Amino acid sequence: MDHNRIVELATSISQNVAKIDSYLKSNGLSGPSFDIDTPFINGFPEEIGAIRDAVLEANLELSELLLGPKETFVEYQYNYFVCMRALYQYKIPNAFPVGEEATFAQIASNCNCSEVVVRRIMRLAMTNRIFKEVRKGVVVHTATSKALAEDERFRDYVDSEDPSQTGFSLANNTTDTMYQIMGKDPARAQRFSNAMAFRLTGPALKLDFLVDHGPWGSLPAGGTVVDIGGSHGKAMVAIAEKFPSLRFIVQDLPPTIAARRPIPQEFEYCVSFMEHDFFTPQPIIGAAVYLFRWIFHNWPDKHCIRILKNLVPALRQGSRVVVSEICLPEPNTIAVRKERKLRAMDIAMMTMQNAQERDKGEWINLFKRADERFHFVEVVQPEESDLAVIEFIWQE
Ligand SMILES: C[S@@+](CC[C@H](N)C(=O)[O-])C[C@H]1O[C@@H](n2cnc3c(N)ncnc32)[C@H](O)[C@@H]1O
Repeated sequence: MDHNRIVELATSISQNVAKIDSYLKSNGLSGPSFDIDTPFINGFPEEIGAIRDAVLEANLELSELLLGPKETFVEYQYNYFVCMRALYQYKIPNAFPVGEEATFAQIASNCNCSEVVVRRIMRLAMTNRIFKEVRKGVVVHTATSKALAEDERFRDYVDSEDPSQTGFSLANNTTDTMYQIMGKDPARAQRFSNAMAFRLTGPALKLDFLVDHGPWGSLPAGGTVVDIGGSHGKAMVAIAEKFPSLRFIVQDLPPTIAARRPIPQEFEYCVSFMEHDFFTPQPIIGAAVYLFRWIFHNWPDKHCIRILKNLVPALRQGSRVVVSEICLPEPNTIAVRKERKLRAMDIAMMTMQNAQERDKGEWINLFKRADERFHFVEVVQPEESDLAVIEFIWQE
């Protein structure tokens, strides 16, 4: 073991933690904790974001150096996902009130499940700070379990599945895709939509990145932006707020359009909704921009190419296609913690749907295979964002 490295990491952690502490103290902010009243989303201000990231990265490396290769490998918590699924299935977070104590027996009886199973599930969850056993057999909520009990979007996120033509369909004993399955079950579609809304609450997925780094400012007044698979229209509303002279059309499948929540009234003049299946020809001809946010990573190449080919007849000289998705980095070029997150997402897409995340070369190749007239413009990768802004222009 390189002794200098662990000392170097520990020193950097100590120095950076001192800076965070001094920032918190001088701004009258309390220190981080797992207490039930802790805000669920970490409210560290942006000015110390880079210092916090440096501590987390050094901390990860230090832990893994001390664990060594084998323990780092087997540390991976495969069963954690089963545990999360069981919490959802048995509604355990809602089986006792926030702020009160309960025994495993009481919780088991409230969720109609065996006490032994409840105890085993909850004790694994506790290793991730979900619930706390204050005395043997007696538990209370923590900040995370409180959010599971109270925030419907978070609860649904735990139980969410992504589009699939393989595992998900198999598990549902059907050859329908996930979206077809959802189309037949409005309650389930709503749960998925809530889960997506929760997923978007993370700072690395803020819509600001798309607003600040997309081509919106260079579009002519009155130019149309079509958000294909745009769900409830949040992206369009965020862009409309800063670029009010543009016109926005949100397209999605009928059940999603039907179940959407109303947008703020002040955007009704410029944001409209329409039913459209992106596997059929695009009905809005010659828009300035067609946006795909978090669409292509749900589909294998073959299907992405079908989606793009259905867009082609609507494109006119200079139309742009903007993709807001992960752009996988070259190996070892970004912090390990972030790279791990992006690559874990890629594997999740593979195992669930035969889909994938893509790197820059794969994005360019995908569009060229759909049609040679798609010309790559650029990838903008905001440092704090998980999603890049990838732009293509149509040239006859
Ligand atoms: C992962 S969500 C992304 C939603 C939105 N673009 C965002 O960034 O929040 C994928 C969206 O694609 C929509 N979708 C799936 N299949 C579709 C299809 N064939 N035609 C149109 N939309 C579809 C889903 O209803 C869902 O809203």
